[in-house]
Amino acid sequence: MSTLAILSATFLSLSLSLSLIWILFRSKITSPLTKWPLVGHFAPLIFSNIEINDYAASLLGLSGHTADLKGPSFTGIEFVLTSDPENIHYICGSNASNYYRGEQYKDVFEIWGDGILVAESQWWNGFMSLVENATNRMLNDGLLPILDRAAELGFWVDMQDLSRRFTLELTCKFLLGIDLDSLSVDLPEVPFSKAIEDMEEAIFYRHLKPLRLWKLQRWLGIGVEGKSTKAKAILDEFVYRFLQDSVVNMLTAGRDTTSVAFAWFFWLVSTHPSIEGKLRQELKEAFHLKEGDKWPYPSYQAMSKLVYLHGALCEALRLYPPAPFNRRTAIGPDTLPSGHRVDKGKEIIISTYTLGRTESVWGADCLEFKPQRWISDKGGIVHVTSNKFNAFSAGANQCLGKELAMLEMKMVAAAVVWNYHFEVVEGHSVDADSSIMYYMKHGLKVHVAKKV
Ligand code: HEM
Repeated sequence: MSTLAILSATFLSLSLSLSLIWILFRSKITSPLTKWPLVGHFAPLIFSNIEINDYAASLLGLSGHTADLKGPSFTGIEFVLTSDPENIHYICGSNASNYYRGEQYKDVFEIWGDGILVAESQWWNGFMSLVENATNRMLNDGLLPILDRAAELGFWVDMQDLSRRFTLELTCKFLLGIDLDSLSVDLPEVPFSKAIEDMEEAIFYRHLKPLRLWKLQRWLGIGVEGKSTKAKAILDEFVYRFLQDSVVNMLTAGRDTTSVAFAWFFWLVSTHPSIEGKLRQELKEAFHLKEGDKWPYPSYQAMSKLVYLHGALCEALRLYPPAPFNRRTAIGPDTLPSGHRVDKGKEIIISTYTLGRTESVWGADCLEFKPQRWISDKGGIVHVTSNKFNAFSAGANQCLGKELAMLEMKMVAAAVVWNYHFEVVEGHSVDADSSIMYYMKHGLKVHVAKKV
């Protein structure tokens, strides 16, 4: 058979298979759990315009909260999708040591470089336990094996050099959240470390030389000043890379998540007038306000009085989590509490969006916006464990900005709700966009009415 004939036959059979899948799918003979030839479990995503998080929710609803999924056969995509609170507790908490963000995570989130959002563990929260963990890990994986080897083989080591490597690694871990890998047995040269020493040397000689002389040497690029100029370039590059990664990470962590939460919160409030009324009533009572009074710009401490607002924000985060899913990779083989087997390297996607809409977790009214569910009979805040309310994730990589975000949202939401009423523009459709953030596809267009 000629190449052309083979190509035509392949094309024809591919078109036939895809058409068949399309016809069956349109005629609704299929469920999200159906695994199709060629496209695996992804037929609904390919052949209908279902939003990906709604697809995950319907699929998990049918499969008992956890499903083993395969993408189109030629892609090699395979992962476990879960919204089972027991699994989430297990993966992020009790057996978290077997799960990490993984190599693929780094590739996928390449734009975040080596910043904290892709770093493997938390380095900021709980300073003392961090010092303990980091120091012990560096002793165990770095310094002690080098000394063991020196003792076994009988060669000498430079303790000043080793100590310098040790403290550099520890400082980089605290300050930047990164490993330089300079404490391995082959003791690799670390250009960044050498650069610091070259600059220190130049600074020392500047104390002894006339100003004009060292400036001339620097201009000519000779001697220790020449070395120092080169060293500065190395340091600048290092710091630039760190800052760039760090800024992109913090912008994503702080800007995108909180802005998404605001958009859904304001949409929910504008479409639930009775809840808007209760929010305003709470503000009146908490800050002794009457209709038409100017906003008093209360202190951040005073925000803790706003229990109903807290509930409304948590509801918005439950129903519309800014990060609708999260990803982990199994380090070793394991069995999840749901009974699903995961092999080494298996990807697990936690659907936070589905979890917030799961009847067995939130009750029959799980799809309703009910701030009251976060308020106890005594009027206090109901605290929900992170395996049930996962908007800020759980375990070692949970959100470090949670308190900051909640405070920021309360301060802004309270001031906006007191000063204005929003009316969604007629005909404006509020749909989710396809992104790692739960953005609104067309934004939130509102008419603004002043209340004050
Ligand atoms: C409504 C607002 C926010 C939501 C819903 C949110 C959600 C999350 C989630 C789900 C993660 C975990 C990612 C993972 O498990 O891989 C995370 C991590 C993180 N968040 Fe937030 N976040 C919010 C606001 C903020 C703010 C305002 C900041 C700080 C400016 C921040 C800083 C961070 C950092 C540094 C991490 C990484 C923690 C680590 O890996 O050790 N977040 N956030």
